[in-house]
Order: sequence, then structure tokens, then C-alpha cells
Amino acid sequence: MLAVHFGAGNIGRGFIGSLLYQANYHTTFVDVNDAVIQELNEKQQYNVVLASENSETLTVKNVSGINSITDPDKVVEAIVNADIITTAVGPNILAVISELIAKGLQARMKSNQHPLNIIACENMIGGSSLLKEKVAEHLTEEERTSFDAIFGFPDAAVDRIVPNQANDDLLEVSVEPYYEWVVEETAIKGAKPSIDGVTYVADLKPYIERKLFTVNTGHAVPAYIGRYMGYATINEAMNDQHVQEIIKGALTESGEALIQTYQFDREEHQTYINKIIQRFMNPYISDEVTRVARGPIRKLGPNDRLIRPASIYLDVTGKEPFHLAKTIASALEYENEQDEEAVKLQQMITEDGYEKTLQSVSELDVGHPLIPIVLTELEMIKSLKK
Ligand SMILES: NC(=O)c1ccc[n+]([C@@H]2O[C@H](COP(=O)([O-])OP(=O)(O)OC[C@H]3O[C@@H](n4cnc5c(N)ncnc54)[C@H](O)[C@@H]3O)[C@@H](O)[C@H]2O)c1
Ligand SMILES: O=P(O)(O)OC[C@@H](O)[C@@H](O)[C@H](O)[C@H](O)CO
Repeated sequence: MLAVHFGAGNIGRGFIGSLLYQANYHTTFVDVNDAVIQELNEKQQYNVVLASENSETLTVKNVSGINSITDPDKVVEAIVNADIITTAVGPNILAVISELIAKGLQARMKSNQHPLNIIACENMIGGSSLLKEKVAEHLTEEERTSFDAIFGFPDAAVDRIVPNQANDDLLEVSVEPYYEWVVEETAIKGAKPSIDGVTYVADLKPYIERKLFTVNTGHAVPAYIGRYMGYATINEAMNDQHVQEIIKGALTESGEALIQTYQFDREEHQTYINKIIQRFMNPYISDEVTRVARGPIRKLGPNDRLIRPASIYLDVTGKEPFHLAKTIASALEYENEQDEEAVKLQQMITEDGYEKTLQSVSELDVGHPLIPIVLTELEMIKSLKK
């Protein structure tokens, strides 16, 4: 069985690659990072180390790599022969890889008509659906119809904290023990890929929203508030009492939004929240606040982890989501010269002010009630600054 995985980064190697190996796939990683690709081809294996007391290690074998910049034809060939395609490149890169995937699918169509599923494993709602749209932009009308019959783009939710790595071994990756990979069964074409650790569900929406609006909403608190307070890692931030209060409040607000939308069991949801807070406090993981805060413009988007649960909370309860608003305020204050979106966000604020910038990145209507709540919190968080 052959898997082609775009993005040999943290989640690609640390999560998707390890589950594919355990399901007996040979995984060909496609990436633009030549050093990683060369190392994958040289070593043909790498270690995944669990961030826990015993540091259990899995050696992932049957792997190789292709540099998509220098060897796009090899990627096309790999897609022709693939049994599954997965991605973990980041939401903004899906459009970038879509043309090469389209070329691969066109070549495949000429050589065989076996069904194939392409699963985007990104932190976003409708990742595979977006990739499908982007791939379709490179196809003719006729190709779109015939491709629809055999190429599935099931949406997915993936959950495993994989921090940036600082190992001497370029390929080794340290991951938290917990993981969850949920895939939309109804969009699968042909036989369902048999991968231990994948849960198939008929409707992904409740799963991806529960994950994004709990794990990622929660994570944004130690990231943005933590950075604002001067902390470098999630762990350090999580040990601060203010951060703990804000995260509990924010997850109560997003929890209420989720419970009222999907009728989740209140007690089970609280258990889910508590477990997530414990995961952020895992002493064996060192995760930089800048990794978790990366891409603040994306994270302040209308359907992402902060604005969407805050708007739903306002709608369903009529109350102010002030913990989420505090986190949104601290995201607006996020500064990092190494992060293109953070630099752009600060430029927008300098040129247009907070209110207009928030409206623009979050696509909130002028006069949306969330805006004044966030503006008030921008003042309130000043007391947190050390
Ligand atoms: N790290 C986590 O804890 C985690 C957990 C769940 C989901 N995710 C999601 O997984 C995705 C990847 O995150 P990550 O943490 O692994 O990031 P990462 O930066 O470690 O990995 C991304 C990889 O994509 C590669 N890439 C960039 N442009 C490319 C291109 N044009 N073609 C092929 N490869 C390209 C990069 O070189 C890098 O190796 C994101 O959507 C993220 O939200 C991450
Ligand atoms: O990957 P992002 O940038 O969308 O979000 C940063 C982190 O919250 C995220 O990577 C988590 O570690 C992950 O989603 C846990 O499953």
C-alpha cells in the first residue's frame, strides 16, 4: 500500500506518518524542505518519541521523500500509484499544492481508474473540501465530472500536540501520547482505508468544531495571553493563575456554544475540557507560544477558533464572551517579527486602528456586538502586562 503525504513537518512525521506506517503503508513524503527530504531518503526511517515519563519510541519505517520544487514529475508519478493521499501543510498552503495534485490526478486518470481519497489533515473546517475546490480550478469542466466519481475528498479532524522539534536528529519527532483522527466516511470513494486510529463518522461537523473550538481555542489562551504576559512556552503560561482563569472561562464560553449547537452532554464536555487543560500542562512537552500563536490573521478569521465560538456564544446566550474577547484582544496585540501574519496585523493596526483591523480580519459586520466587547478587553488586559 502506498501513501503520498504532503508536508513532512511536525504533524506529518509525528502523527500521520506514524499511523500510516502502523497500517502497513509505505509513505512518500512530499515537501519543499530539501534537508528533510534528503534525510528521509538516506535513513528511510525515523523515530517518534512519546512525550511521557517512559519516552516510548516507535521507529517509523518504509518512508521516502520527494522535493516537490525540484522533482514535481516524481510527485505526479507517486500520485498515479497511490492508495491514499494526505496533507498536513497548513491551511494557507492547500492552494499552493493544489496544482501539482491536479496534475497527478490527471495523469492517474489516464493510467487507471481506481478510486482514491485525498484527506487534508489541517486545523480548519472543511480542509479537504477546500483542497477539492482548489484542485478543481486546475481542471476542465469535463474532468471535474469524471473526477468526482472516483476521487474523494473527505474532511477530517486531527488532534495531537506536536511542538517544534529541537533534536540533533533532523527527523526525530517528540509527540504527546494522545491522538485523535476523525474522517468523514460519507465522502470516501471506493473502499474505506483501513488505518488503526482513524474514526470514521457520517457527519464531521460536530467533531471538527468540538476539536477546533476546544483544543485550539484553549491553546490560543496560553499562546496569546501568555505571549502578552512575557511567557515563552505554553507550559510556563499554563502555570500562571490569570492564564488558568482565562482558559477555563474561554472554554466554558466555547463549551456553551458547542453544547447548545450540538446538544453535547454537559458532563462529558467538561471531562473533555479538563483533559485538554491537562494536555497543555504535560511537563514532557516544551511548546513555544510562538508556534501555537502562529498566523494570527488566520486565527482571527470568521470561522476559526476565536471569533466563531465567541459569536455563537453571544447569539445563543445573549451574554458577553469576555474571556474569549480577552484572548481576541491579546491576539490583536500579538507581535513577532518572525511571523509574517503578525507583522502584517501590526501594520494594519498602525494604519487603520484596532476596530477597523478587527472588522477586516474577522469579517465582522460594522456594529457587530463583539467588537466593542473586544475593544473594552484591549484596555482590561493592560493590567496583565508585566
Ligand atoms: N503540530 C500540531 O500540534 C498540529 C496538530 C494538529 C494539526 N496540525 C495541523 O497540521 C498542519 C501542519 O502543521 P505542523 O505543525 O506539522 O507544521 P509544520 O510547519 O511542522 O509542517 C508543515 C510542513 O509543510 C511543508 N510545506 C510547506 N509548503 C509546502 C509545499 N508547497 N509543498 C509541500 N510541503 C510544504 C513545510 O516545509 C513543513 O515541513 C497545520 O494545518 C496544523 O494546523 C498541527
Ligand atoms: O496548528 P495551528 O497553527 O492551527 O494551531 C496551533 C496549535 O493550537 C495546534 O497545532 C495544536 O497543537 C493542535 O491542533 C493539537 O491537536
